[in-house]
Formats: sequence, structure tokens, C-alpha cells
Amino acid sequence: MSKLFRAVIMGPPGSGKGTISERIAHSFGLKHISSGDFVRENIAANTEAGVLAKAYMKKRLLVPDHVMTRLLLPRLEEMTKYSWLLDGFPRTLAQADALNSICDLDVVINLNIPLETLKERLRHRWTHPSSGRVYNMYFNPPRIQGLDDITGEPLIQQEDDRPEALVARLRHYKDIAKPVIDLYKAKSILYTFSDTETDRIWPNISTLLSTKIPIVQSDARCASTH
Ligand SMILES: Nc1ccn([C@H]2C[C@H](O)[C@@H](COP(=O)(O)OP(=O)(O)OP(=O)(O)O)O2)c(=O)n1
Ligand SMILES: Nc1nc2c(ncn2[C@@H]2O[C@H](COP(=O)(O)OP(=O)(O)O)[C@@H](O)[C@H]2O)c(=O)[nH]1
Repeated sequence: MSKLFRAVIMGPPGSGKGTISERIAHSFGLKHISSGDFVRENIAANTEAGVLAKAYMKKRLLVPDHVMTRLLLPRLEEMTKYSWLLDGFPRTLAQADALNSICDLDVVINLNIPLETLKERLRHRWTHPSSGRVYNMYFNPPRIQGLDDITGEPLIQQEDDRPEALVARLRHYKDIAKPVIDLYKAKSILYTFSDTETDRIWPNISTLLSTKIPIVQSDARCASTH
């Protein structure tokens, strides 16, 4: 059997991590692990780490490294048989070091999107709070305005997505992501994509992954699409 594939997707809020992760999972058959969704699931299930995480998220703070690693590492260890794509983790160098201690990454996709584009997208991002599903009123609107496609529940605009909040979030992202980006650059596994449109970035990511994903995965993809 060929080697399993391990990838991470990084980028500031609104850069398209969730949108692109879904396309990668669909096209290449990788398991998509969204750290934000996983945190929300743990909060909903009232796990010990979920209770800790909730206290930070309520204050709109990032969850500390030790809580995030306690949540994510066991989840990844359950996935040793699968190829996966990790979205939203690691965010800090400490998280990257913890990840490094349990696996070798093949590819890190780094999304580099202009600030004005991020502001514009997040201004129109609507979220289904309990699942974390996101919509954009122009790019991928819900079937019925203001309602989640799956549950029919109301969508909300998160405080954090307001342009005023975004500038601070982005500055914070840049500070904590820089050493992580430098680490992956030094390992020669960082691939940076810069554009204002996901639809223009996607073909380049798809080409990259087609050259990297092991044969077993590509065969599985062909089998499921023909
Ligand atoms: N490594 C991580 C991943 C997540 N979280 C917490 C804080 C986030 O606010 C929340 C939700 O994470 P998401 O990645 O879903 O969403 P965000 O709104 O933070 O980011 P984005 O706008 O990039 O989707 O989980 C965290 O503290 N540390
Ligand atoms: N207009 C526009 N919106 C996009 C594009 N790509 C993603 N979006 C929307 O922008 C928002 C942020 O994307 P998301 O995938 O949630 O980014 P994340 O925060 O990095 O996970 C969502 O509302 C997406 O639907 C794009 O190319 N153009």
C-alpha cells in the first residue's frame, strides 16, 4: 500500500480554508479535519477539553495551546489509517511542534489573500452557529436567504467578521502564523497561493495535489467519479 498523505491548510480568517478544504476532500478523498468544527463538537458534547475551550471562546480568545493539542492530537491518532487535511491547526509554533512530534507533513497550503478581499468576504459571511457552516451572500448563498441549507435554522453574522474586528484579528494572525510559516518553509513543504478569487487558486492547488497524492488515493478518486 502506498504512503498516506498528510496536509495542512493555513491562512487568515476569510482566506478560504474551509471552502478549499471541502473541494480538496471531495476531489482527492482526504478526510477533512476542521479544528474549529472539532472544538465546537467538543463544546456541544461537554467534554473536559470542550468545557475549557468554551471559556476562552466566550471571551473571543484563542484556545490555549495545551487545550488545542489535548483535543487534536488524540483525534489525529485515531486517523492513522487515513490520508487527511487539517484546517485551522496548527495556529502557533507550539501547536506545530506538537503536530511534528506525531507525524510528518507532506504539504502545507498557505493562502495569501489581500486584506481588502478578506474584509469584503467576511462582511458578507453568514454562519450557522451550531455547525460552523458558512455562506457568502454572493459566492455561495444559502438556498433560502438567511437560513441554513441543512437544518433550516437562522444564520447569523459573527461579531468577529465585522471589518473593525477583522483588522485586529488579522494582525494577531500574522504575528502567530509567521514562525509557523517560516518553519514549514525551512522544511520545504510550504506552498503559497496568492489571489483574490478561490476559483483561480483552486486549479493550482488541484494540480499540486495531483502530483503529490499517492496512487491509491488517485485510483479511489477515479473509481468514485466514473
Ligand atoms: N488552532 C485553533 C483552532 C480553533 N480555535 C478556536 C478559536 C476559534 O475562534 C474557534 C473556531 O475556529 P474556526 O477555525 O472555525 O473559525 P475562526 O472564526 O477562528 O477562523 P476563520 O475565520 O479562519 O474560519 O476555535 C483555536 O483557538 N485554535
Ligand atoms: N466572493 C468570494 N467569496 C469567497 C471566495 N472564496 C470563499 N469565499 C467566501 O468567503 C468567506 C470565507 O471563506 P471560508 O472558507 O469560510 O474561509 P476561512 O475563514 O479561511 O475558513 C465565506 O463566506 C466563503 O463563502 C471567493 O473567491 N470569492
